[in-house]
Amino acid sequence: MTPDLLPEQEDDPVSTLEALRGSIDNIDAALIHMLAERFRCTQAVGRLKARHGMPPADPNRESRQVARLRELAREARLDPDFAEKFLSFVIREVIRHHEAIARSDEQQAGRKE
Ligand SMILES: O=C(O)C(=O)C[C@]1(C(=O)O)C=C[C@@H](O)C=C1
Repeated sequence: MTPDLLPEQEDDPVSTLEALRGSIDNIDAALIHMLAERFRCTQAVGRLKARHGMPPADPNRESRQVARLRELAREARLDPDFAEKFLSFVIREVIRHHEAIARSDEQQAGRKE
C-alpha cells in the first residue's frame, strides 16, 4: 500500500479498511472491463489472422510490447517483472484463442470442399 493512501494514524481502522476496499473493488471492476475490451480486439485480430493465413503468434511484436510495458511499469512504480508476467499470461491466452479460431476456420473450409 502506498504511504499517501494511508495516513500515519487513523481514528477508525475499520472505516479506513472499508474505504480502501471500495477503491480496490472499483479498480478490479475497471480491470475486468479493460480486459474484456482487449479480448474483443484480439478476437478480431484472431479472425483477421486466420482469414489471411497469418501465424497466431508474433514474437517481434511481443518483444516490443514487453519493452514498452516494462518501461511504463517502472514509471508507474510497478514491478516490471510482474508487468511482464501479467502481459505474457494474457498473450498466452490470446494465442490459444487465435489457434482455436484458425482450427475452426480450417474445419469449415474443409467441409466446403
Ligand atoms: O498483435 C498481434 O499480432 C496479436 O495477435 C495480439 C497479441 C496481443 O495479445 O497483444 C497476441 C499475440 C501476438 O503474439 C502478439 C500480440
